[in-house]
Amino acid sequence: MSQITREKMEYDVVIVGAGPAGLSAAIRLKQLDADLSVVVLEKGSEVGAHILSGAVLDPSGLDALLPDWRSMGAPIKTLVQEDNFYMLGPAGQIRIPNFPMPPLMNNHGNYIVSMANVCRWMAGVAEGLGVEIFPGMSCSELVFDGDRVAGVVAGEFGRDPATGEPGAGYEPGMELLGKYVFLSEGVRGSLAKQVIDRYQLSKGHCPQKYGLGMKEIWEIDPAKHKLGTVTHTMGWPLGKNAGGGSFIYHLENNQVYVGFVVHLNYENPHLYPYMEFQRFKHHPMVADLLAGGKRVAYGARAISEGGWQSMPKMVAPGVALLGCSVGMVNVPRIKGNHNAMLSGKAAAEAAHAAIKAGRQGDELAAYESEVRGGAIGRDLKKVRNVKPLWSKYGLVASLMGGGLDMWTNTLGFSLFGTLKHGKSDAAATGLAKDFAPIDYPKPDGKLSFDRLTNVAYSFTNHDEAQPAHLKLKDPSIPIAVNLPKYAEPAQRYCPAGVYEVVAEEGKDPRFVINFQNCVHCKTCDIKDPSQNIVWTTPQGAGGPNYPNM
Ligand SMILES: Cc1cc2nc3c(=O)[nH]c(=O)nc-3n(C[C@H](O)[C@H](O)[C@H](O)COP(=O)(O)OP(=O)(O)OC[C@H]3O[C@@H](n4cnc5c(N)ncnc54)[C@H](O)[C@@H]3O)c2cc1C
Ligand code: SF4
Repeated sequence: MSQITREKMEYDVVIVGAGPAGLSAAIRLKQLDADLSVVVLEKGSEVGAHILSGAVLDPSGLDALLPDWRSMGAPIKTLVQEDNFYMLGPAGQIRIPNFPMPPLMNNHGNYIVSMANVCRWMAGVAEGLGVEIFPGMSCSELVFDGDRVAGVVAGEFGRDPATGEPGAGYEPGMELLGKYVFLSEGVRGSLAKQVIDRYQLSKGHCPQKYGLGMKEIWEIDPAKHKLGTVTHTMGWPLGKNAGGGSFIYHLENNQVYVGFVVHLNYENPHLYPYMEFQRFKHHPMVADLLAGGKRVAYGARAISEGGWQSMPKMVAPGVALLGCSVGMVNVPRIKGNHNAMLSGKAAAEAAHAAIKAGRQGDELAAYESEVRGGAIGRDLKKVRNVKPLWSKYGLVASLMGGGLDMWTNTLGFSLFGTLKHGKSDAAATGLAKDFAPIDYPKPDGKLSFDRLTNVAYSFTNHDEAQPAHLKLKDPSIPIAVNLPKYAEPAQRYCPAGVYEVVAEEGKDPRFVINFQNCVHCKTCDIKDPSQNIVWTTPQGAGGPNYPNM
């Protein structure tokens, strides 16, 4: 490969990813010292284009960062009015009363928001403070200076689709160098993954665990819309096939967010998470709510679920991992945005103190101490046993044992100590021969939709004149190994229908990657049982174009 020369730009802090973690870090740095130079690089076509969250927002992160946010025009208006929790069976549901739930599960004082819109607003606040924000800039490589991370390469365009080498009209992009680099790429960050591997940051911690979250926005009959209502369900249709559940949030303009999460440690490789989501909408309670409405957007994103036990070391020379690049979701609450914001604030404070003291390129140990010992650590530690109990003993045991443990943790002790997570989600996948295939009903086109029709509502787009950003370490594995052993589950776990096994008569089956459809959820990088798929950044601005996700 030819040597590539790039222009360099130097900053005090380079931030990768304009999610709540990265934007909070940028805002806090400028609050502390307006003279610091701070740049935020975002792969989406605009800030918010790749943001997919629930979202019920616990405002504690924003309160700490911008105490006056209520008078600053934030798109955070809908207070939660009603909290419902149901256990579903195929034809009915049982309401679980709120009183046995520990107080931390209560949504009182929380808001139903579009995090994409909250991020757009936060970007405006950051720019007002002098932060430079560049959307459409995929950060594709780390830049090292000796053993320290010194920056990133962003904005490379025009590699040849066939060879991967610089093609006609090639733009090498730039090296953006910083005294410190913050990786706030969200769950399964592609650069964060390299940093975790290179510096062995996961050593001594449990493997990270994940779920796949799929979400649709519906406009529904105003007579059925109840602004501020939050509903969560468990049980049907997943049953014993996988852990997970749904959320339904009533936001402004007669819209509802309908979402479904499937824990990615499922064993049956025949499971089809997207079809479980579609089937869920046919439950009478959900079908009645959506009847006569229309789906206006669709998307998917993995969610980190390992919590306290799975947080890797989060600093290495010159670099810090923020938010869900570490994995800061409180799983029973399905909330990570507040912790992402708090982590951005903590990283900014540590970097500011270091730069003021004349340091650069070292480990920001103060940031890690604050995350583990401060509000984020307290939030995650209390709920650390819920996910391992669920994985080991199933839903009912986790509700009872995990619920009791959350209560006792509120009082300062745990019944179980710290339970460990088992295998990685990839390693949890069982052999196809040991499980029965699952028969999914055909989507009806009214409540449920086939995958490709829905993907059109993610508004995803990738220029075809580039190499596929989904790389196979060994191109033979999908057909030679994954197909016979696991019935090649990529065909089913990808919520955008990117992977196909094409079997034409008289020919050997082929593995096809329709990378143009990818919605950047990262599930393939997580769940491929052979760990053969590597998600890399496509050219900037490629990917979904989410509206108010
Ligand atoms: C279905 C679902 C429901 C959820 N519900 C809730 C909820 O109700 N409440 C709650 O609090 N939390 C919820 N969460 C969790 C919450 O969304 C995350 O905790 C939060 O998004 C983490 O913020 P972040 O800033 O770390 O990452 P993200 O929000 O993922 O932002 C990362 C940003 O970095 C960009 N990026 C990534 N890699 C690169 C790169 N190499 N170059 C340039 N840009 C890059 C991405 O495009 C993205 O814009 C939910 C998550 C999911 C998936
Ligand atoms: S190709 Fe991978 S990252 Fe893209 S949508 Fe499919 S599973 Fe998600």
